[in-house]
Amino acid sequence: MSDFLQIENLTAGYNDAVVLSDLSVAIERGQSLAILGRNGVGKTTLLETLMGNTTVKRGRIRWLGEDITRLRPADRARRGIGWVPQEREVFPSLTVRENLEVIARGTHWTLERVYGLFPRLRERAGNYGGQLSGGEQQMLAIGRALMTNPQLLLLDEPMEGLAPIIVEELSEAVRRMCADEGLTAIIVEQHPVLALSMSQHAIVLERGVVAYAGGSAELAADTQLLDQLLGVGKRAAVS
Ligand SMILES: Nc1ncnc2c1ncn2[C@@H]1O[C@H](COP(=O)(O)OP(=O)(O)OP(=O)(O)O)[C@@H](O)[C@H]1O
Repeated sequence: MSDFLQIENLTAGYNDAVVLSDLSVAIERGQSLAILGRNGVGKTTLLETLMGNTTVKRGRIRWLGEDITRLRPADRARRGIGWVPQEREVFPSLTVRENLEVIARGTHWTLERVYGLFPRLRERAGNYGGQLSGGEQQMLAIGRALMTNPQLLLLDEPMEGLAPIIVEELSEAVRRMCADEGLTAIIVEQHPVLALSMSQHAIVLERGVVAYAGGSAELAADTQLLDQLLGVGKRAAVS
């Protein structure tokens, strides 16, 4: 059994509203997970729950062998869970360099290392966060999360609203980050083929429960199943 991340029989939501019901998933180190599902099924809520921002009614989350179900978000971050929110949240009035430096913790994640992963950020080092394109902001948001030295990175729809060429650049950087730096990612993404190409395992949520769990490559190859689960198989097959 994995001692990296285990979610066991988790029931969680917002105050009295239950969104996730009796959900169990285990992740091994280096085995990134795609979370797929139609709108409103609880994908973001699962990430928020891993980060400690929801109400957990039942079940538990074990991280590196420790029960973190009741830990505050900041303590989870300190233990190596990094969060890249959908809103990106870069400081608009700080430069790219400053955005990275204010969060640096003196780990092996230096400016140079982040620039190595995202050469565009080096070119933009002196530009303010508010002057960046959507794709550059997303790169900076990931770079900021890396500066906290995470072992697990939670990515909430990182490609949303980005041009195809930027999506390609960013998804390649995420793949490289996982392969070369030993990071594990959990990726919520609307485009299943893309999410599956960045992960080893996948779950599909339906109204807060796991409707499918399996290998990403297997699911990507099964257009009939993709269509049945997400209504996208035929479109995915031709795109
Ligand atoms: N802060 C909140 N307070 C109360 N309910 C919420 C909150 N955030 C989300 N919800 C509800 O929880 C349910 C699941 O939402 P969630 O955002 O997790 O779904 P999702 O699968 O990520 O959807 P999408 O793909 O549209 O982003 C929805 O019914 C939503 O209205």
